[in-house]
Amino acid sequence: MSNIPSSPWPDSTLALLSDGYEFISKRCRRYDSDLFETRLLLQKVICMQGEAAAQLFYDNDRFQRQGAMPQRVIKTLLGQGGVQGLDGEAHRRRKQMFMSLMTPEGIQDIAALTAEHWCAAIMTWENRDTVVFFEAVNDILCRASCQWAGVPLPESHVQQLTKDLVAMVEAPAALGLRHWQGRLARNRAERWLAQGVDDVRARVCPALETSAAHVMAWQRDQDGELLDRKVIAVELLNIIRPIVAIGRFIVFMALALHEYPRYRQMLQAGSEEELTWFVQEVRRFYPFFPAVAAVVKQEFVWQGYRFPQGRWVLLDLYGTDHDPRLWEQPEAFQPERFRSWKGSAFDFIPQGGGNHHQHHRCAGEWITIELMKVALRALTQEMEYAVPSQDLRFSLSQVPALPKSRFIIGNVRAKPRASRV
Ligand code: HEM
Repeated sequence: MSNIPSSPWPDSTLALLSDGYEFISKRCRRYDSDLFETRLLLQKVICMQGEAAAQLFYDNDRFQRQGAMPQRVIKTLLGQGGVQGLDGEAHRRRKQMFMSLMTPEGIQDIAALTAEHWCAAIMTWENRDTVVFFEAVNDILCRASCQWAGVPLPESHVQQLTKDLVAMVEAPAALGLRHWQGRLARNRAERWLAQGVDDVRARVCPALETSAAHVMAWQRDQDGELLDRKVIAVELLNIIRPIVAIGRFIVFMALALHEYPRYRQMLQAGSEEELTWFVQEVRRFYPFFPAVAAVVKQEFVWQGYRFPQGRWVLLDLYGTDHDPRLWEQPEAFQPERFRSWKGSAFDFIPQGGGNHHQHHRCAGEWITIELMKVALRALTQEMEYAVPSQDLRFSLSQVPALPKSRFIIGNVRAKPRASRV
């Protein structure tokens, strides 16, 4: 049995804060190993990266999710009692509820709704000198996600809800005020959605039968009981919040179009395949979630290393998507690389790995790809815009990352329909 390489420091939390997305890969390089052991938040943890590590991490017999998430993540990003913390049969049932929404028709509906909101938004941007693209895209996605999920959203509530959803995503890694704003945002949104669940159940506000609000309001657990209204609020937020979070990838996509303009022409002609490669490369190349967490169920040995029961384990998503053994020139932005990607469930994992139905892999990955394609069509085929001088840098130590200026655009013009390719 070999010893897992371990950090000489008693705790690496400060190093995690400064290295951010590169925390695990830097140390894996340093120890010339796919895994190492350290302490984070004073707790022992094994950090791993790469395709084989991802395959191991998604073995449901060896890892569980219960107890894997720190309270600061539960109280802001995830909420209490949601699908992310479930295991076994409880997870399978709950995940099935999410996946039942991800039908080709369901995905087509949200894509069409979002495209309509893009169209309306572009017209309003024409009347403004500049638009902060991050905020404007979040607004589009918030409206579309609530409409699709069957959650009535009064106009007066759009701005507050959008801000709250962004705050939840920014809070887990934040310190001080920004962290507490995320907790308040979650409490406010959960209260509002739980009230909405009562309305659906009382048929005061009937939701479309295929909508998330309807499906979740009438979902039963293993014992045949309706789900708790607070848990449904958490799960509805597990739909609405991440749809709005796609706005970060869309901002990075606009940045990619700006920094690699040679792709613009190709995308204007826009074959479905080429749009998909571009979207996939944005998801691989730019940072979003750095890692996912689990706990060892029962002691086992892997590649000669002992994983003791109860040990906290982190799988590096960003590092695996930039692993030079898997990706040639991983630090180059090359959408064409997806021409020959074999479609492994464990080498390209910006939204987790494994199987969408059986594992904790992101339930909304297909929606993410479709809504990014809607945005890419809008950016390349439906509008013209200028990118004024601004600070477009982003830092890999800031989680979640975003260009400093949040991407400002100006001189927006809708392309006349006839000139659209
Ligand atoms: C910005 C785009 C998104 C990113 C980067 C992202 C990322 C992730 C990641 C890393 C996980 C955890 C995987 C794991 O634990 O192994 C996850 C899980 C999840 N995501 Fe996403 N996601 C995105 C969009 C979405 C969308 C649009 C939805 C819903 C419409 C969604 C719903 C979920 C749900 C329900 C889970 C929990 C799945 C489970 O525990 O079984 N996500 N996502």
